[in-house]
Amino acid sequence: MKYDVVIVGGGSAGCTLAARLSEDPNRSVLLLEAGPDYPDFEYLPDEIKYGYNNGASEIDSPFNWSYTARGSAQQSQPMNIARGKVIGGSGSVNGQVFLRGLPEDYDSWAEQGNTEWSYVNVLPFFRKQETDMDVRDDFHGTEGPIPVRRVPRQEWLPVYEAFHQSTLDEGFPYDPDMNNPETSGTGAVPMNNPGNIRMSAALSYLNPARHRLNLTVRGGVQARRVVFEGTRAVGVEVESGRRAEHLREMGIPVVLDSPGVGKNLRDHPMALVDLEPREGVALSEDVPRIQTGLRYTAEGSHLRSDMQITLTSYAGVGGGDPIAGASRSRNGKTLHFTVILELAESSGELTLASTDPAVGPNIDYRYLEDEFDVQRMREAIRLCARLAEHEKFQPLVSGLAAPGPADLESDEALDAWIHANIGTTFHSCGSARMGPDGDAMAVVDQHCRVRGVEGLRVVDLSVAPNVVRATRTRRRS
Ligand SMILES: Cc1cc2nc3c(=O)[nH]c(=O)nc-3n(C[C@H](O)[C@H](O)[C@H](O)COP(=O)(O)OP(=O)(O)OC[C@H]3O[C@@H](n4cnc5c(N)ncnc54)[C@H](O)[C@@H]3O)c2cc1C
Repeated sequence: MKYDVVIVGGGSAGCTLAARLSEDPNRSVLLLEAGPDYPDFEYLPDEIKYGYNNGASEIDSPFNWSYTARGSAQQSQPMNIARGKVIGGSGSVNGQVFLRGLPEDYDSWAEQGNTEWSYVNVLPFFRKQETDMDVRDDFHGTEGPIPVRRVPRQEWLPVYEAFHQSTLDEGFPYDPDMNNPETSGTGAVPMNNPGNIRMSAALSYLNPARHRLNLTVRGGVQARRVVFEGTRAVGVEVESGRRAEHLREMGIPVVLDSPGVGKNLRDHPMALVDLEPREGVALSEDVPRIQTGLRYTAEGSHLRSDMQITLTSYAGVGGGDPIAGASRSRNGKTLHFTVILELAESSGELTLASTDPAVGPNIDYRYLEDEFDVQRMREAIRLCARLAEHEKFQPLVSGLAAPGPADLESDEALDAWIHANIGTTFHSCGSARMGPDGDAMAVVDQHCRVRGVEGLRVVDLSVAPNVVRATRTRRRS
């Protein structure tokens, strides 16, 4: 079959792209997704449909690629890396925190030669993609496909109220809108899950476009390789259903030597500071597991709002932390601070483990290699320990479950704990970085075209030069 555009991967980016490109009836678009497709909302499995359910990112979920990675050299066990394997991709299994980066993040990409990506250039797209149900101003959209809301303060569970009050009393300002360019301080977290429905790009972008005659969506189809004629991409070879043994290759022919591929792997490293909830304390069951958050600038940091702390609580179905991974659940009842390093100095590398595309890659995050990263995490964890002692938390928690008193005794002990317990918020990016002519490590140009070949683009977060100080779904659409 011939199509004008073939999109490999029906995730957050792929669904959005398919919907936008097929707006032109003269362009035929094929979207291929390795995981299952669910065209009918009625048949969407609960763990994908409902935002408070984290079952889809559990290690043994059929909707999870379940990769492993190395976080730091000091870790004895590999980290579990969830990625969505279903229409909507990771956006169908994620935590629905809907945060933008800071203007400085996008402006720094523009300064690196990607002028189209400055804050003023991306802002119209942020507005276009959302309908913010709470904030009406020049920075927010009112007609976009993704609905965004915050849990109103009167509905916060007592643990979230305690978080908010304790951070205010630590001296952080109230932040009425975490998606405002000036954002800083403590407030309600914007989420794309009104009515508790996880509004992935599959629901918000793809489904309304499915009726188009020029758009074809195929689930359960895994692309095996891009087919080239010389250096021009002309097609995609796929495997449907069971992988055919005879398709195995012993080597991959090199079409282009692009030294930046796989380098510059960026992420938001995080650590969970576990609280011991008292008997009978209300934790999130069928309400958002993240309701309040804090953004602040670390002591002595030149990077504004480079730290984020959210409180997560859960009990009941699909146990797990929506942004820090279901596999962290402890007996299905948990309360913790999720401490996130929003702009790390350290970066890692992604390499192939096999020529077989069905085998996951080697993911080596190399978190905390830069001392500044360790210092900021240490400071944030000590802040959490102080917050836990606040009078509002006293009736709700009996203390910290981890790190323990011995870990907090000295900086050396705490650093060792951080290295051993560092985790991910699943916001990997940067491994096919964009950049201008003359930037040898740039894999794509700022229009996502792969340098050195024709007819091939990478349209996902791997093109971002770095993470932004936010969660990661937000893309230009
Ligand atoms: C557990 C978890 C929690 C998260 N929480 C948040 C959050 O709260 N807020 C937020 O903003 N972000 C969050 N994120 C991150 C966010 O969801 C991702 O950054 C975003 O979805 C990535 O979009 P993408 O299109 O680049 O990739 P994906 O959405 O992962 O899409 C890639 C798609 O490609 C498919 N695919 C891969 N290989 C092939 C192949 N060879 N052939 C065919 N199809 C293929 C995959 O199955 C997948 O559907 C979270 C992520 C995870 C995993």
